[in-house]
Amino acid sequence: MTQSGGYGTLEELLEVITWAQLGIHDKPVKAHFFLCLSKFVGLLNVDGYYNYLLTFIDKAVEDGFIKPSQRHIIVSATNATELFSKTRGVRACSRRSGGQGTVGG
Ligand SMILES: C/C(=C\CNc1ncnc2c1ncn2[C@@H]1O[C@H](COP(=O)(O)O)[C@@H](O)[C@H]1O)CO
Repeated sequence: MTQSGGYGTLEELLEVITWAQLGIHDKPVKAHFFLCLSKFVGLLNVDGYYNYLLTFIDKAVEDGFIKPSQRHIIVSATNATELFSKTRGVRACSRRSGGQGTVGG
């Protein structure tokens, strides 16, 4: 799960999205700041912080640079409750799941 952030956060967000796209983290992986979800990356879009990024990504889909099926890698919500609800049932990384991943670093 990605919270609001600057260049470092954006870099990590896009990196984990590309890993999902490539199937690299089809299983839980360790990633700082992220709750790693198999095939999904949770985006906590508080106060519409990521609206412009999501709009840009939609344009990239429209222009043919991102496949529509891969648009769905990003699961966004404006609050944590909604985000966890949207991703319910999706296997998540956590220290309890065998230490392969971390929550919040
Ligand atoms: C080599 C890789 C990434 C390099 N970037 C960072 N690696 C570790 N920690 C980082 C990186 N960029 C920023 N940080 C820390 O995260 C916090 C948030 O940064 P932001 O720029 O405000 O989003 C900040 O405290 C930085 O110290 C491989 O992926």
